[in-house]
Amino acid sequence: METLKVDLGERSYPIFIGEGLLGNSELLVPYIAGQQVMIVTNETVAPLYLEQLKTGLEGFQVDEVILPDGEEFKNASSLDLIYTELLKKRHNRKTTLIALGGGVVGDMCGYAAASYQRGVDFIQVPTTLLSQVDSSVGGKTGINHPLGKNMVGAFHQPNVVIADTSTLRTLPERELSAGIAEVIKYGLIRDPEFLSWIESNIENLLKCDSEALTKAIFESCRNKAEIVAEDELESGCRALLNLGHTFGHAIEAHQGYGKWLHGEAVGTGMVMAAHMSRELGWLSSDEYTQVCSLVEKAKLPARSPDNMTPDDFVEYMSLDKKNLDHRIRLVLLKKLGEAVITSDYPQDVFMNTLSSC
Ligand SMILES: NC(=O)c1ccc[n+]([C@@H]2O[C@H](COP(=O)([O-])OP(=O)(O)OC[C@H]3O[C@@H](n4cnc5c(N)ncnc54)[C@H](O)[C@@H]3O)[C@@H](O)[C@H]2O)c1
Ligand SMILES: O=C(O)C(=O)C[C@@H](O)[C@H](O)[C@H](O)COP(=O)(O)O
Ligand SMILES: [Zn+2]
Repeated sequence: METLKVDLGERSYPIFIGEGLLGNSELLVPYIAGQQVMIVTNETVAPLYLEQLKTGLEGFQVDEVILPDGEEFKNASSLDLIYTELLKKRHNRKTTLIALGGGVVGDMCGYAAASYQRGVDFIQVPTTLLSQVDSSVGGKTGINHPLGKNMVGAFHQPNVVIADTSTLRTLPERELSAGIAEVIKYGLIRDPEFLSWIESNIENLLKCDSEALTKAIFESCRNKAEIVAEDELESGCRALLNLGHTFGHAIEAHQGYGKWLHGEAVGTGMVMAAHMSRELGWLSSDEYTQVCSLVEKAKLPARSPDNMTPDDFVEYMSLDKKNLDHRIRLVLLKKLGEAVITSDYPQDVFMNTLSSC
């Protein structure tokens, strides 16, 4: 088992990464303060892993809420199902919520924990590659709004993250690729050495090679933990984790949540960011092609949806949370392995990218 730490002073927490961690009470119990636990999961993950998780929770009052599966259910109605179950089972302020599932479950469970009785503890048990490399770490929680992704939420850090890599064996191939998008992101924004490793190991990742996956999860979480420790509330460098997301979130919302997976939209978004970086003279044509080729090798879409116009993009992007003074702020690439956030670019370059990609 590998261990990392998210260093946030008194609110620091560990990330455990390894095979067969689910149901290991030694990793769970020290992070549960009271006697009550509410497991939040969904109808796909529950039959696979709920019983295994429960074996690590003997002696606690363990309740569960099983949500419908899908990005289209990352909304206030699902949140309400969690609150209702917590109230029905008389959960008090000492309760601990446990998110068992992918990023959708994790984001909603985290937000329920941030808001239930003004804030209770929670634990992340991520079961998708995307959630193990990204969403379970860092405390961004929330739900979608029809007009924009993750528009309602809170920063609320978990007590511990337990990433059991054996759960990835049941993950559909399309979801594995979606997770690889966020792995590529870390290489592109701040870790050229990791980027080269990803390029050499993309086939191993796609065939679910356990050593390659563990390395990808460890390096991704290490990068994310460093950024979160430096800028927990996104007043500076944390925004770089949004590479590809300003374009990608527009795609997800415009297409209807769930049609494009988050990681797929981020894959295309990173190509769009790389295209614009080339147009600004920051990336060479070869480097732009390198980004496109990696995204394609990861079996991710590299072109935006045919039914989406530049104006559609602008409409959704103008609501992005990073924007300041009505200017769309974008994460772009100064070079491969170094990103910047900027709203200082010529409008025609931006519009050209929206119409060319
Ligand atoms: N909070 C953050 O920092 C952060 C970071 C990145 C993404 N996100 C959010 O995460 C969400 C995407 O997460 P995701 O990609 O995990 O999607 P997801 O949660 O929808 O999970 C993908 C699919 O895999 C299924 N599944 C989960 N674990 C499985 C397993 N082990 N075996 C088989 N099937 C399994 C799920 O039921 C679902 O159908 C988006 O809403 C995105 O906005 C949040
Ligand atoms: O943790 C972060 O910070 C990220 O931006 C990680 C992203 O991969 C993730 O998709 C996040 O949910 C996006 O956040 P948002 O604030 O742009 O909604
Ligand atoms: Zn993301």
